[in-house]
Amino acid sequence: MSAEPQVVVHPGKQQLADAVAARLVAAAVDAQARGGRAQLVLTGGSMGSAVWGSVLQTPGRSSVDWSRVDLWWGDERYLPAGDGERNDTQNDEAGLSSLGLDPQRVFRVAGPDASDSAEASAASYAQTVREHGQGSFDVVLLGVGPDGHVASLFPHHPAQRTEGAITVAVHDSPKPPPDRVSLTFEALARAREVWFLVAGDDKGEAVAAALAPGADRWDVPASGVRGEEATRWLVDEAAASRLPR
Ligand SMILES: O=C1O[C@H](COP(=O)(O)O)[C@@H](O)[C@H](O)[C@H]1O
Repeated sequence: MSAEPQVVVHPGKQQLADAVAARLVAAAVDAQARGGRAQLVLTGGSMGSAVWGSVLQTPGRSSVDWSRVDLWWGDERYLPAGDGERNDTQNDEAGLSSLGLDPQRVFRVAGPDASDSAEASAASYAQTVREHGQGSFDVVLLGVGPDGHVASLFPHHPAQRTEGAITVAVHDSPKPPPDRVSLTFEALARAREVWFLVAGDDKGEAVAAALAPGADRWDVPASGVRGEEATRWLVDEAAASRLPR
């Protein structure tokens, strides 16, 4: 089962980040009320980090037991731990590290300081998902590049075509750095809800292309991920500017 996309437009990037933070807090509370640990998949990029600053300002954040939140990443740049270009470092610096998470339940992708290759890192991350995941994620957050990429699945890149696997090593990424590790389309879709977070005029064409009827994920990877119960496009007015009215 996969849910049709729904679009929610916010006035600007800050309002979008604040609204996503409020939704995320509510989703984590709901997941914990269902009896499990909340399973959230994070994204890098501009919106992926903006959200964590807003979570810190959201009064309801104290309703979440952050020690019972499991964090994953949809993709990671294959760089050493702590590198400023890694998605997890950027999320940490934006506020993630202040939330009181259990470090054992923050599942980071190994970089070259802790693995022999992007392939080895991808294999080890897939094993971690099998061991510590709960079968599906509660919320998958995805930024979208101006080229329509999500996670590290880029237009016309062979890594997109990975089947029967949770993760893939990505080389020759058109966006630096060239080496990355990504969840596959199959893994990203094992989610109760998928939320695309998109702000800025430079993303307008990608948003319109991803939501166009008949969009092909080979051309526009963002068109290829849907949640089981909800697929939310949470965008600002600039990113929504090319959508048909
Ligand atoms: O490289 C990446 O880019 C995207 C989007 O980044 P943005 O700065 O254009 O918002 C991001 O979602 C992805 O996780 C990341 O690795």
